[in-house]
Parts: sequence; structure tokens; C-alpha cells
Amino acid sequence: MSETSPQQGAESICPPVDLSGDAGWVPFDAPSLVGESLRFVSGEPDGNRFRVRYYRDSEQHLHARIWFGPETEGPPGHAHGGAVSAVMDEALGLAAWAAGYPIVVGNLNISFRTMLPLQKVVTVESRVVSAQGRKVMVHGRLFCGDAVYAEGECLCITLPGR
Ligand SMILES: CCCCC/C=C\C/C=C\C/C=C\C/C=C\CCCC(=O)SCCNC(=O)CCNC(=O)[C@H](O)C(C)(C)COP(=O)(O)OP(=O)(O)OC[C@H]1O[C@@H](n2cnc3c(N)ncnc32)[C@H](O)[C@@H]1OP(=O)(O)O
Repeated sequence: MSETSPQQGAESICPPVDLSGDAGWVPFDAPSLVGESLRFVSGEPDGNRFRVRYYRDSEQHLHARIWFGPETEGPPGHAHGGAVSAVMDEALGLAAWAAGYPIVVGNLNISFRTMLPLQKVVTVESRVVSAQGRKVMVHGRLFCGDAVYAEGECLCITLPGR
């Protein structure tokens, strides 16, 4: 039996993708706000899983430009629902942090509206829609052009003492 190298069968790294923002968006430095812990989604900006860049618009709303790579596959040729959920978890939770609320996510509801083809650049837009006591509600939508792939409602709970 011939030996196989761990490299054999590994997918090669996909070429660069354009994650630039819309006119008027300003790059948002997530690690400077929340530290380096967001590696699950944002940790490999040149890899084959997710590639993410965050921006804020002139009204300070957070936007994410995201490429779903081949390693996010669920249904053949399309993104795994957990991959979409992970992106929404990070992007909507980060939107609360960016709005000044030190939170963790307590509840996240995702509606998967359309299957998301792999190797597509999409946008997550988010809005902090309410803040009452420790509860901060953030809504978001993952889309490209007219195609909406997922919508999310994220209940964030502020952490006392932070
Ligand atoms: C990701 C690192 C997190 C570490 C945090 C530390 C430092 C933070 C630093 C950086 C963070 C960086 C980035 C953040 C951005 C994105 C990261 C992605 C987001 C995540 O991936 S984050 C991980 C997943 N997340 C969890 O791992 C949470 C596990 N969980 C808990 O840690 C507790 O469960 C907690 C704290 C949520 C609440 O616990 P608690 O004891 O402090 O407060 P309590 O239970 O009293 O709830 C107070 C009021 O919220 C209502 N409430 C609570 N939970 C609810 C629910 N599920 N549905 C409906 N209402 C709910 C109650 O009903 C009550 O409401 P009322 O006051 O009206 O009665």
C-alpha cells in the first residue's frame, strides 16, 4: 500500500476576492474593540472557509462583506446552515458591541430564505433595533443584490461589569 501525504487531496487556496465596501463605508477594526477572539469566522482572511471584512456606514451601522469559501459547504455547492448562522452570530453580536453594548448572544433566530452558492461575496447588514435593560435586539440580513439568503434576529444580553 502506498503512503499518502497529508497534503494530497487538500484543496488549493482560492484566489483573492474583492471584499471592498460601498462608497462611504469606513473599515471597522473589530479586534481593537473586542480582542483577537473572533477567529472562528474572521480568523483566516486568506483561507478557504470565510473571508470577512467589517465596515461602518455614515450612520455607524455595521456591515460585513463576506465570502463563503468551499470549506463552508453544506448542501452540494451551497453554504452549510451552520456556516450562515456562525456569520450571523458574529456579525450581529459585533453590531451590538460596535454600538457600545458589551454583550453575549442569548438567542439567535435565523431564517434561511434561499440557498447560498459557494464562493459568493455577500453582505450582512445589521441594525440595533432596541435596547431595554440588559436586552439588546439586533436585526440583520445576509444578501447580495436583490437576493436575500438569510435573515436574523439576535437577542444580546449585556455583561455586568464590562
Ligand atoms: C465570544 C466571547 C464571549 C465572551 C464574553 C467575554 C468577553 C467579551 C469579549 C469579547 C466579545 C467579542 C465579540 C462579541 C461579538 C460576537 C461574538 C459572537 C457572539 C457569541 O457567539 S457570544 C457566545 C454565545 N453565547 C453564549 O455563550 C451565551 C451563554 N449564555 C449566558 O452566558 C447567559 O445565559 C446570559 C449572559 C445570556 C444571560 O445570563 P444572566 O444570568 O447574566 O442573565 P439572565 O438569565 O438573568 O437574563 C437577563 C435577561 O435576559 C433574558 N434572557 C437571557 N437569555 C435569554 C434567552 N436566551 N432568550 C430570551 N431572553 C433571555 C432574561 O429573561 C432576563 O430578562 P429579564 O431581566 O427581563 O428577566
